[in-house]
Amino acid sequence: MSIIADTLRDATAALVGDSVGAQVLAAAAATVVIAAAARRAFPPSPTDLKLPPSPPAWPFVGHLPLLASTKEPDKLIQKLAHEYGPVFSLKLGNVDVIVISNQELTQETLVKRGKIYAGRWVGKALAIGTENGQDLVMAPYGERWSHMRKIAHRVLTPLKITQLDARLDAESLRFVRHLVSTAGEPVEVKRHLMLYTVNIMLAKCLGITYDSPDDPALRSLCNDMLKIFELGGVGGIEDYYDSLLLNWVAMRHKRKEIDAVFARVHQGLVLGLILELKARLDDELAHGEDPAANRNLCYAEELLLSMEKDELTVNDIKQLLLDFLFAGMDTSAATLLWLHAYLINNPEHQARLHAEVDPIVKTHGRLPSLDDFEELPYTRAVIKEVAMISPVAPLGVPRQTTDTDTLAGYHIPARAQVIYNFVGIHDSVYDRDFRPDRWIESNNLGLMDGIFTFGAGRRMCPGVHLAAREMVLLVARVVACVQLSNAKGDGVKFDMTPAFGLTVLPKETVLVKSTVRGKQVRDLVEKGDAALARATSNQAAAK
Ligand code: HEM
Repeated sequence: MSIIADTLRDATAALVGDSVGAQVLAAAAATVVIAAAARRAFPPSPTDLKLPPSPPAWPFVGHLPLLASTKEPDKLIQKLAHEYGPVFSLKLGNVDVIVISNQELTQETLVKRGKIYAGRWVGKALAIGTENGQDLVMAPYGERWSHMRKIAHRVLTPLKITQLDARLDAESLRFVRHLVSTAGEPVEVKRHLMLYTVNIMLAKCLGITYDSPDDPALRSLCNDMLKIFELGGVGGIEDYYDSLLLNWVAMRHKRKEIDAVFARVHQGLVLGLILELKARLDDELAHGEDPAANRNLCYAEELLLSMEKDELTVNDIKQLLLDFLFAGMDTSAATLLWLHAYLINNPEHQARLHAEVDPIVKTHGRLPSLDDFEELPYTRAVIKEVAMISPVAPLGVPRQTTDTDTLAGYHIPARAQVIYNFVGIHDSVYDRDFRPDRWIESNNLGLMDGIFTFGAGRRMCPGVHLAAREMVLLVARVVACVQLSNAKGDGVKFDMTPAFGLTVLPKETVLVKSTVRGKQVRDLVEKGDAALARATSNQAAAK
């Protein structure tokens, strides 16, 4: 639901006509009157449990017009949570939607009764891209999901993730090198943060990277991925009614676009690269060579080598890697973007970060690295605070109930869509002051504990360790090398109003100006170019 607003607006307009006007209002009013009379005539038995409270609904379309009336569904959900409490329900066409907005009920449902809430709600358009949930993110809860999840865990364990450190090293260096070389000039950091996270995911998944955010192939890939989110992540009218006709009408245009992206990205780039890697591995094995002895294998290669033992097909590998690419690019980049804006608006936090990293540079004569991870508590606390206060996917990835349940005295139907309102959940535990020290005081620096930005329970984000490492390294290096300020002028604050989208970003474009923090770091960045060259040659060897 985090991403359904636009389509709902169009869909509702199509359904009820351009003006949601007098006729619909009259029908709604009549329905309310009839329902009230029916309630008086047939009062519910005291043992009948009701659905959680809900705002007044339209006949037939339920709350679709309510959602369609806003461009900011996350704010609407906040407002409704204030009015209707920590669990409320909506009716979207034929689908029951349950919204949960406090920590207690989140723990209760995702952890204690995890199995009932472990399904995933998938719209019809997204089902095409994932070939009906053949991936991990959108897989229905069950054996296949469990199998894919085990494999994802195996390649994303904290220990395994350290094998990616050389790539993170090179890519973070590429990012700070850009800030240092453009010191004093305005830089739109979002594009460079995307290059950072995309390159990390592409290098590890498929063994390729791009040199510039302006590379046409990279731009086309990012556009295609955004298109998939836009078309597939957004629930459409076809998802809320079981109607073949409606499905056909609504999907006619979407289908063409989805098929085109599917052909370019899924079957073209990703499958194409996997098959190239497979041919190369087969050749090496046929010549008695050990591929792992020659180079760091990427995930595609690792999984191709173990596919028989793991009972995976080439298509399974493709779907899993597409998940990693989709789930791991925009999320980490968006969190880092918020972080830049927070640091610029709060120079006192930037100063504390400088104080944390400067001794590393001075004592060891090098830039901070992932070996320093444990010695960077304030850096980790700032990242966790940003992830808590400004979750980039504030309504998470919708779940679906696998069975009926009773929650807080209400009936929860099976196959209901369940939304977790992360901002409301965090507000039920923490104040909204930007106060990273809270995580140090409570000795709770792990991104998995005490916040819900990465979900919780059985389907919690398995990429959290990778996200933590890529964010810590980038932030430590940025603050070691440059002082960040707003390109519009020193001391000018960014407008931190969130703009709802595929991921929630600051409404204002974050244009950053950097000032290099001395000759030593400038020299280190230049010297560090060797690391970038090494990583690139490693990759070339892998091709
Ligand atoms: C700041 C970065 C990230 C954020 C905020 C984030 C957030 C989330 C959220 C909210 C979910 C849904 C969890 C739930 O239903 O309880 C999720 C699932 C998932 N994420 Fe992430 N994620 C991030 C980075 C990553 C990375 C780097 C990867 C991959 C390497 C990744 C892979 C996945 C996968 C595969 C799932 C589906 C898990 C399942 O359904 O079993 N994520 N993520």
